[in-house]
Amino acid sequence: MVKIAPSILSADFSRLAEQVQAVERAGVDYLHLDVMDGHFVPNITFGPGIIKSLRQNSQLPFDVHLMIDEPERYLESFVAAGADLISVHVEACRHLHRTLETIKELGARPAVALNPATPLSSIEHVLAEVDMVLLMTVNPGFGGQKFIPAVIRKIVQLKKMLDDENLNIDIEVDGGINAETALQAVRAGANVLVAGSAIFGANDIEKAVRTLRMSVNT
Ligand SMILES: O=C(CO)[C@H](O)[C@H](O)COP(=O)(O)O
Ligand SMILES: [Fe+2]
Repeated sequence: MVKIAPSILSADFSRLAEQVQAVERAGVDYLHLDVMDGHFVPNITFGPGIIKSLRQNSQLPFDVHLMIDEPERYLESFVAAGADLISVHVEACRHLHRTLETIKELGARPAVALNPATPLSSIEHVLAEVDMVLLMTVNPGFGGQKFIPAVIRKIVQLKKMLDDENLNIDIEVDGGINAETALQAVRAGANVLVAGSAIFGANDIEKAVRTLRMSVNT
């Protein structure tokens, strides 16, 4: 079953709780929260404070995507704020294995994220430690970018790597996901779809979630 994780990056931040409740009513699986620090990526978004406030307004599992340098410095704050799943970028961690262990010790589910240019060989040594691999399908930093088709091959390769090792790990794709690219990603082996602009950029949020779900159930 494919899971849908709306990214609030394209939501109306003045009506955040209301918009989160709309995706929750539409039956999504996760809420995807993009944390950016202006160092690892050129953009700055929000931190644990906003996540803590949203936690009071939503029952959804929080899928926190940390696009920050040295994420290990902030893991405790994000878990305390209500993160259920935490993705750290392999490019941002000096000691990736240790960082993933810390996420587990703090009681959250660990995931590792890769930029489009980063090879799968960089995460081979941690596959047994994670619940999910997040493959960026755009260069991280902004919502509303175009899906990079070359990542499809990487999704296929990752799925094969996991199957060969008998590892039952989710493959999440993030960036430029819409009804068309979602189907390509799912056919390649992805089973968690992040969508920001395709959901929060739509006039009818609940209809946009239904459209995305139907596009991969054909
Ligand atoms: O991590 C991200 C950007 O770095 C976002 O999750 C992603 O871009 C979602 O937005 P959209 O669906 O509009 O591409
Ligand atoms: Fe993201």
